[in-house]
Amino acid sequence: MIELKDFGKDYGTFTAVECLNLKIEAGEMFGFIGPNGAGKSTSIRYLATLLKATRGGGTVNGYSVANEPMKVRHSVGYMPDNFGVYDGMKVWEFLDFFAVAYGIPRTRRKAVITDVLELLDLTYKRNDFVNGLSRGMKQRLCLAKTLVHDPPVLILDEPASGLDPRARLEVKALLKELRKMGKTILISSHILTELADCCTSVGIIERGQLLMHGPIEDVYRRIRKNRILQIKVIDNFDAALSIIRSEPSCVDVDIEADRKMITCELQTDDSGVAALLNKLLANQVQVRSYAEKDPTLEDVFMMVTKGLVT
Ligand SMILES: Nc1ncnc2c1ncn2[C@@H]1O[C@H](COP(=O)(O)OP(=O)(O)OP(=O)(O)O)[C@@H](O)[C@H]1O
Repeated sequence: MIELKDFGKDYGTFTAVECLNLKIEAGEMFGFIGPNGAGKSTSIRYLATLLKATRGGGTVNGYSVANEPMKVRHSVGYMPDNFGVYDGMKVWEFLDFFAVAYGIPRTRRKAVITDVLELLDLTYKRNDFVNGLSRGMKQRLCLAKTLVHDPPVLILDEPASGLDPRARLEVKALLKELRKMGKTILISSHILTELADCCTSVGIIERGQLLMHGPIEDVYRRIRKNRILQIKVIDNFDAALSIIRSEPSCVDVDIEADRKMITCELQTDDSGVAALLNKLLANQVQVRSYAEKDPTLEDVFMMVTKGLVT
């Protein structure tokens, strides 16, 4: 449904994306994850036909981005990371403008606008001026305008950025709804936890290179060998720290000395974890609590970018 083959983009002498290969099947919600400047928007803007590739190319809904851009545009609802809304325009007029641009006949426009306003819970704002809407509402309106031509593919560049936690949850619920409606969704974010429970697959990109890509369960399976333990001790904090640091399977340690808490990442199995706990006890470290943290997408990203998972 969405494919990039050896896609690369240079801005002058600067390579923003080296060589990206990506395949997103129909019906998936794909999380495109990476830090600022990783190359997410560049790849997304290419798929939305707004940029030319320097190398390689891609297809959306079976159409070549380079050779069939109009067909791609009709297949895609694109939400940019920064979008403007026009002054002096009412909510319904804003949507009508895009409906006209997409060639939706006059006889159907009113019904289409009514439907998307209802879906986005904006019906009560229909006659309000766009520039008077809150940021969350503007974001929802922008999402609404990506839907007026009922595209099978949605490409959303950080749709929840700048929103408060409640508005983020609303956007997430909406994305799940859109997926149920059969849309294929590519959504970018650098806030990984935002995507964890709604994406079916993820791709982790850094400095224009895809570090990991696959169904979310596969990504979790690949990192399962990395165990994250939170160990809280009553005393002998320094001894505990030195035991943990000298553990060969330990690849990362983080401390909160005031709370006597050590968070460590081990590349080991159950018996390795048990052996470490036994070693602490044998060295008179009184362990107050021990918990194993399920890796969040945040952790996955840190592991992948540190080269701990391949
Ligand atoms: N028009 C441009 N001219 C020159 N360099 C650019 C241009 N657009 C992007 N870049 C550079 O390309 C790199 C990738 O940028 P891009 O916007 O694709 O990253 P991103 O992953 O979307 O980041 P963010 O999360 O901050 O939006 C960055 O180093 C950026 O400065």
